[in-house]
Amino acid sequence: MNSLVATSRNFRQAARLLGLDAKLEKSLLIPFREIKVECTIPMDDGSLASFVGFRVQHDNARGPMKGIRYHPEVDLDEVNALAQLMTWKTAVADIPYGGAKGGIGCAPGELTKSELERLTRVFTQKIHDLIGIHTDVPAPDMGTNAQTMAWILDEYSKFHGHSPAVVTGKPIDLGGSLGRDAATGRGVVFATEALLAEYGKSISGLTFVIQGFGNVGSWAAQLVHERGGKVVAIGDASGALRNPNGIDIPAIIKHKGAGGVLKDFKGADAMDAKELLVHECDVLMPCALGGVLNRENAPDVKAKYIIEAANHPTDPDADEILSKKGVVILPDIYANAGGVTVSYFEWVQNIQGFMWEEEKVNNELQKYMRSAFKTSRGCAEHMTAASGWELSPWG
Ligand SMILES: NC(=O)C1=CN([C@@H]2O[C@H](COP(=O)(O)OP(=O)(O)OC[C@H]3O[C@@H](n4cnc5c(N)ncnc54)[C@H](O)[C@@H]3O)[C@@H](O)[C@H]2O)C=CC1
Ligand SMILES: O=C(O)CCC(=O)C(=O)O
Repeated sequence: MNSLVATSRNFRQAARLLGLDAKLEKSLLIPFREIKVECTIPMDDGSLASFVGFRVQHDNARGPMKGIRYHPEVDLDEVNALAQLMTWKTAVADIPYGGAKGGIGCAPGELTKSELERLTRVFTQKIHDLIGIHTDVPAPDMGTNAQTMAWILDEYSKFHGHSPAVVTGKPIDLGGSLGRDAATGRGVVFATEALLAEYGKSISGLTFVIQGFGNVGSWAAQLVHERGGKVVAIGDASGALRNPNGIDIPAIIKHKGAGGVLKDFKGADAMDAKELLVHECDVLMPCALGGVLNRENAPDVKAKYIIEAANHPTDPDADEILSKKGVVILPDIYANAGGVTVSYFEWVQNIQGFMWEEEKVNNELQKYMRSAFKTSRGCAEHMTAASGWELSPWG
């Protein structure tokens, strides 16, 4: 299902349950501004290549808009859907931000570092007058990282003067926050703990399957492993691996850190990547692409809990099938909100000209995640009672 159709469908359903005025519902669905720009750069071999970049600013009613994704499937609908999700996410996290998302349709793994730098700088030149410390603050998402943010910051600063708070998720030496790199995965784990506690369970002793081993997936896997969870299967774009006794996550991180590819790791058996999401486990964490759980594979999912660490991994058809099966789904706009929450802490530190210790960042993140869980839980209960649903959104 098209990602924008899916996220809008979810929003409409929530709006109706809340009894939102139809005009307000419409106004909240229409983005504040959509930007589409041509980015032509010289490649290392001297040829020219053209890419399309997008920035969708969805809503700024609660504060500055807030990720930038590099992926071949990036298009206006995808960026729109992700921007919309940011608006709901920053509200759920209760941080003073609105929602935005940017993206460039490109395969970052096929570009050299210097080509990526030129592409990022050209994109920034095209959008610099539409972003800003108090208007729209980009951050890393799929295919982008602290280096990408450093290029945006440098290019932006050529036009507007040194402005560290214009991007978050940047390198520590340039004003980045301690703890931001791990924040989304750490937030996912805090969210998982909050959910499991409702069922009298904890991470220790449960089995986990994780799709995606980039920023979010690798940190989530590491923190689950540290807490005694057993990661029995894991996958990324290269393939998937399983080990019923639990995969040695620190060893796989070391293997990848030394330039290895996940599928070549020797401490686990190769498996069909299509089987990953339906592999036997207690907790499934999709940490990669959107729409991976759909009407084709949802009936075969064995997990009891799904933690939406990726943005919109479950399409509405799958949501319905999984809920009917009694699977508990922790939604993306809460589960992965740890990243933007620590982005907010970074922005606050930049504006104050002050740096927090990592312990403070992690403690504050835990407080925000716990508080958002409590509020969302209350809201879900209220809506369940009001709607007369037989199944609570919590299973
Ligand atoms: N980086 C952040 O702070 C946040 C990221 N997210 C979401 O989390 C998800 C992952 O983001 P990051 O970890 O930052 O991206 P990343 O670029 O660091 O890693 C992406 C991972 O997904 C894997 N992947 C790509 N295509 C795949 C496929 N077809 N099958 C299996 N795996 C595949 C890649 O191999 C890689 O391991 C995305 O949905 C993103 O929107 C959400 C909130 C914040
Ligand atoms: O850190 C941020 O501002 C944005 C993180 C992000 O891309 C997301 O939550 O989807």
